[in-house]
Amino acid sequence: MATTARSLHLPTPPKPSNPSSHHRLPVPSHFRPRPQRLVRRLAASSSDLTSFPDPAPTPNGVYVPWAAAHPAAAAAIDVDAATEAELRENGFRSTRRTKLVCTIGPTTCGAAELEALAVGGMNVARVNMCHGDREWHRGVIRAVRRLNDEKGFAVAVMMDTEGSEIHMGDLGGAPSAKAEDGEVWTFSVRSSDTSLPDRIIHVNYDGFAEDVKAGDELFVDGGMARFEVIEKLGPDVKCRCTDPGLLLPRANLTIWRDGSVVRERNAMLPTISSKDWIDIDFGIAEGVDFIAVSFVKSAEVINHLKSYITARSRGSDIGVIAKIESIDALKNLEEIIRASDGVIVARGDLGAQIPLEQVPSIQQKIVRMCRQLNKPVIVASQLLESMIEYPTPTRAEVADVSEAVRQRADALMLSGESAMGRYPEKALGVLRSVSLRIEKWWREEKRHEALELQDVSSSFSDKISEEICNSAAKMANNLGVDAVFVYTKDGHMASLLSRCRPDCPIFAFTSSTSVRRRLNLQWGLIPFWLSDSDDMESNLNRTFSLLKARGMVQSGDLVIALSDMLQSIQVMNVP
Ligand SMILES: Nc1ncnc2c1ncn2[C@@H]1O[C@H](COP(=O)(O)OP(=O)(O)O)[C@@H](O)[C@H]1O
Ligand SMILES: C=C(OP(=O)(O)O)C(=O)O
Ligand SMILES: [K+]
Ligand SMILES: [Mg+2]
Repeated sequence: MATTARSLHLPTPPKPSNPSSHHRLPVPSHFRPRPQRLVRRLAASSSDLTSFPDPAPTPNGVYVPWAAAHPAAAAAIDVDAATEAELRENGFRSTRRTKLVCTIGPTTCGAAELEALAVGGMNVARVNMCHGDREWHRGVIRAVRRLNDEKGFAVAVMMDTEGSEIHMGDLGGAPSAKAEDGEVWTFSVRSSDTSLPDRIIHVNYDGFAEDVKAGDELFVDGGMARFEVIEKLGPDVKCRCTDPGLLLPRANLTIWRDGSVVRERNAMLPTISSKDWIDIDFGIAEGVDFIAVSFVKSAEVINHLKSYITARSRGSDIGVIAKIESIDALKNLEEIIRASDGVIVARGDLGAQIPLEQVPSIQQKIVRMCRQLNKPVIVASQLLESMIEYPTPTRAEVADVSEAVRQRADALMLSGESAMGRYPEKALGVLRSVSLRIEKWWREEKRHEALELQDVSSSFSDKISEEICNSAAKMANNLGVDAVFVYTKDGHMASLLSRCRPDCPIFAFTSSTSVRRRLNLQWGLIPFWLSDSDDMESNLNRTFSLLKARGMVQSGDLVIALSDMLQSIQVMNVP
């Protein structure tokens, strides 16, 4: 396994002032865990909770997750192994708030590579159904689950649909093809199972030859290469290369006429194609946490998919993420965001459909709207594009990542950088370090923005939760508390807190493993799994004991604790 990440080498945990007291924490009697509750869950006695020493790094320096070293206590509380290492290394005021999504592809689908990404801070693994076959996707999804089960991570899985986009074929198995200035290439809708002769490209959409006209421009991958249509010959469209570039297998195609995207028959294609529905069934069966829908045009398709998932998978809760990557999506932006469980600013295709210079302001608009409507938002595509080939990003890329972090997007996403690039771990490391630095800068400068959060609640009870969260976040900033603890059944109260973007981290405790994985996508939340209890006092006692035993909180730390069951708020020092 690659062990480049610093967090692999477990730092010495913070030393208690009296080292001998480390194993006998002075827990006041009213905070002592209730044995009858704990005994159900723990093989160890309640007093043992306070005496789990930290695992030593093994001789080769590889970090042994605490949960693996202490399976008994881990049965009561569980946190992502990577987050735990980060918490101990940086202290919890400096944990990373911005979440990281990595697209998995040929360079990262192996168990060791996936583990290296998880150690490096990957919160969500994305598989793109445009590429690879179902067996390959199944292998990746199961490998992530295995990593979670065996190594103590809680990486969520996102499946991204292919959608009805127009794209080129597989280039007959070639890794790429170079189009030179002035060359004439044929784009054909003739089906072909065999490799095509040189300079003939297969197009997946039958209406292609009908949609284009001589004089149209054809953009490959949003402008990585460009052609002009010179003539149509039945199913073949002859084009002259006007901007040379590299053609990659299954590269996306957009047709432009008189300065805007052509929307002819292709606009009638369904958002979710028949192949997508099969992929969605597959995703439901494999238990993915999120399904991202490509080229969403309206809220209707999101609602439809959500009902389908509810009918198909009783009890499971798969988040439906809307990808904003077309002009239609921009027209119906607010209703799409309201209908979805989260959004991707899919700048790759978006930048192929609208003038590039409009992308930054639209990104900011979408990020703000998602925050207002309390939906997690992911900024995606080309964040570190040069790192597909080079070990260092460009300064401009670092500035772009910084801007997304500064906008306080929930998450950043790697595509080619982690799917097929040469430096996936390094790219993730850049996202991690830039996020940490910009978040710290923001706190140091006390850049509390004046963003007025509008009311998002749909019922009076929701309104109470929302007010509690708004007040808790404000109190947390004004009092300089170390953390907000939120006990949440369905994750809603945790997301309302995240929406306030407080200065301190939010520890979210839930007894649902799927809620825990889904909270991974939201800004500033550190999701914990905690065995079930409706009794707040017992929850607090157990949490303090368990977290103290793991060196994750210390006596005297100031916390605000919220519960969605009780709709309560308390301020207290860790005993
Ligand atoms: N499962 C996969 N198998 C092979 N290649 C992949 C896979 N996933 C991603 N890739 C590669 O990574 C690139 C970037 O990924 P992504 O942005 O998700 O796709 P696209 O470029 O099609 O929008 C793809 O163009 C493709 O070359
Ligand atoms: C994230 C995007 O979608 P995909 O990678 O599936 O094209 C995008 O277009 O930016
Ligand atoms: K896709
Ligand atoms: Mg796209």
